[in-house]
Amino acid sequence: MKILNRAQIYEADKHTLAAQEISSTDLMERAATRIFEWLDKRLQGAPLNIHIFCGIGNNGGDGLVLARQLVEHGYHVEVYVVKYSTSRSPEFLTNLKRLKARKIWPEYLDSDSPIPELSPEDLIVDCVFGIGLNRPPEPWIGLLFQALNSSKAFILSIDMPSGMYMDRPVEDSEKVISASHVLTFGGPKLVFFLPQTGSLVRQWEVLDIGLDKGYLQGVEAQYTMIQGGQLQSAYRTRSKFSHKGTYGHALIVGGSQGKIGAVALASKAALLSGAGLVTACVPECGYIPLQSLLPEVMVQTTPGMEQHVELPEGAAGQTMGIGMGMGTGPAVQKAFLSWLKLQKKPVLLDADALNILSANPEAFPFIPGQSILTPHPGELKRLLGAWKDDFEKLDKALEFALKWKCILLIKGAHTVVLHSGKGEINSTGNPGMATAGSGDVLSGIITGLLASGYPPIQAARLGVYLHGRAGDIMAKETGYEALTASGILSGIGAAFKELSGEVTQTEVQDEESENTEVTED
Ligand SMILES: NC(=O)C1=CN([C@@H]2O[C@H](COP(=O)(O)OP(=O)(O)OC[C@H]3O[C@@H](n4cnc5c(N)ncnc54)[C@H](OP(=O)(O)O)[C@@H]3O)[C@@H](O)[C@H]2O)[C@@H](O)CC1
Ligand SMILES: Nc1ncnc2c1ncn2[C@@H]1O[C@H](COP(=O)(O)OP(=O)(O)O)[C@@H](O)[C@H]1O
Ligand SMILES: [K+]
Repeated sequence: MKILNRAQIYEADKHTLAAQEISSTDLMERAATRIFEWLDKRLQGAPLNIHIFCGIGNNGGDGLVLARQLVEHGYHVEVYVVKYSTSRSPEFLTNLKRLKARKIWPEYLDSDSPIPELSPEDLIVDCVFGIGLNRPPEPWIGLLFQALNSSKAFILSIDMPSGMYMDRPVEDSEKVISASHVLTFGGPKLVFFLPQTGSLVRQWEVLDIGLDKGYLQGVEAQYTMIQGGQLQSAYRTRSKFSHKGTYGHALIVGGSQGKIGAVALASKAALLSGAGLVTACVPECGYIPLQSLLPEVMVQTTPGMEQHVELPEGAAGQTMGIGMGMGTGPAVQKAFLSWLKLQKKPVLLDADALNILSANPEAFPFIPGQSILTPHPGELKRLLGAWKDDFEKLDKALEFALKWKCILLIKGAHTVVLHSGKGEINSTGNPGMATAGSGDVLSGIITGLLASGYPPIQAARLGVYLHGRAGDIMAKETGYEALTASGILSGIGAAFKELSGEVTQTEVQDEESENTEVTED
């Protein structure tokens, strides 16, 4: 699914009007009718109080049409017009006339108006600002939003939670509508996935308002979503006459005294992701535990009891994932920097490999092209330097990935895979995955996929998707708190089966809609 920017959504609007020979008011009527149908299906005529707060632009216009349709169907509706400006849009004015023609009289709110009385059982529909917000709302509007939030009523935001920009961070998150549910048009908005703004959107859903398909298919979006349907074509089936050599050899390098588990998790994940052979390379202290833990994995040691003092160059047929639990002592730093210079093909760099890189930026040019870097937020900050907000973080990460021709992940609730100036946002995963070793499992999955022949970008996008699905599948059994990295390993098989189509298409779609719509529990 594409994530369009503001200009592209307005453009989709224009193309729709031209291609379908309809007016902007017709499109507004259609959009609001979809909202009405969505609400009516859920409310079934329930006699609750519905408070619709409208702005004076087209988001407000949507609210006026919705009010008219709800009243016509017998709902109890109060309409408020939040007068933040005098330049009302033509479509707003047309629908205000239509509303008044039906003897529905809105209450006008300005800076002196008292806050309307609201009860937690009421339904608030938020149509104050949509994608048109372009500057901070006046303080009285912020106070109104705060009052709506503290009413504890269910808030349905139309298109955007009012007060949230499409393309920049908010100044004060208390002065933004905290939406219970957002019905959005033209695809999800980037801000729904970013930590600072996504936390204000509990659930979102795209309403199909019949925007021009030609435009939507042709438009190039900088951000897209990673979803199972799109990945099924990338999945490679295993052929009957294949053998373990067909699926490559993953070499997982890392570990230090007390952190051998990181290599164990990554090695097992690589194996479970289809690599034909897996070797774990650890300092001496890791030999016995790994041999006892993972009978399928070969174990290689390097000199050094507690930390690596040398690193394996890697044989031609091996694909390397390096850094988990490795430590950053002077000997391992030196070994890593010499090792990096010898690498010619893409590698996966995680954890301490990234910490060493960050401390030695002169080594960036040696990162082999198409390598995959998987920092967590702390490691990312060391790599890129501090950022002031989520947008600057994305820009810095995009620039880094472009400059060093690598694939950089921003891990989190919605992991972003950045490469070639673009970002792909993952749709799977849950808060139970915020647990020790979860990232080691991800690195192992991606290295396993790389080893078995997936091109780097596919290995990265497939890896984050499968990792999240494995976590989602297992969380159904364990709940969030008891989900562990080993638990995520246990879900990898089911995640692959689902992707490969061994479960019915409908089941996969069910899982996906659950995950794309719900951004926070
Ligand atoms: N194709 C689609 O997806 C469809 C979209 N539709 C709907 O249209 C909505 C977009 O409507 P919109 O362009 O009129 O913008 P909206 O958000 O109502 O804001 C109104 C105006 O407020 C102003 N303004 C901005 N910031 C301000 C501030 N802080 N304080 C005071 N004023 C401020 C600014 O005007 P300015 O003052 O800058 O000239 C802005 O233009 C969209 O979200 C969706 O609900 C559907 O109807 C049909 C199909
Ligand atoms: N709230 C969350 N929702 C979904 N996934 C999450 C969440 N928190 C963390 N994750 C995922 O868990 C992994 C954590 O990685 P990382 O912090 O490197 O773990 P570790 O260093 O313990 O192995 C990442 O893949 C991240 O996307
Ligand atoms: K809104």
